[in-house]
Amino acid sequence: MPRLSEAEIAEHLAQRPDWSLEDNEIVRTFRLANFPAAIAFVTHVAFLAEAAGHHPDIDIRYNRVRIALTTHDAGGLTEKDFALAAAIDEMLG
Ligand SMILES: C[C@H](O)[C@H](O)[C@H]1CNC2=NC(N)=NC(=O)C2=N1
Repeated sequence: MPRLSEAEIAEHLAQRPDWSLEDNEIVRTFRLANFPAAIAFVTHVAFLAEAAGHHPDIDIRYNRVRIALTTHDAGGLTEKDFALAAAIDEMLG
C-alpha cells in the first residue's frame, strides 16, 4: 500500500472535516456521555478495525476518545487510514 502524496492527503481531508492532520497521522477526538459510553464506542471501533485489518492508536480519558490513524507498515498515511476514518464517521451516523 503506497503512501499518499500531500495532494492526495489534502483531497481526503476535505472529505473528512472532523479529522486533522498531525505529522504522519490523522486524528479525531470524540466526546462521549461518560466512561462506559467511551468504552462502548471504542469496542465498535475495534470491530471496524479488525474487519479492516487496520488498527488505530486509541487514547481514552474518561469520556474523551482520541483516535489516531496512520499506516505503520508504510511509514505514513495510506488509503487504509482514510477508509477507516470514513467507516468510523459513518458508524456515528
Ligand atoms: C500483518 C498485519 O496485517 C499488519 O501488521 C497490519 C495490521 N494493522 C495495522 N494497522 C496500522 N494502523 N498500520 C499497519 O501498518 C498495520 N499493519
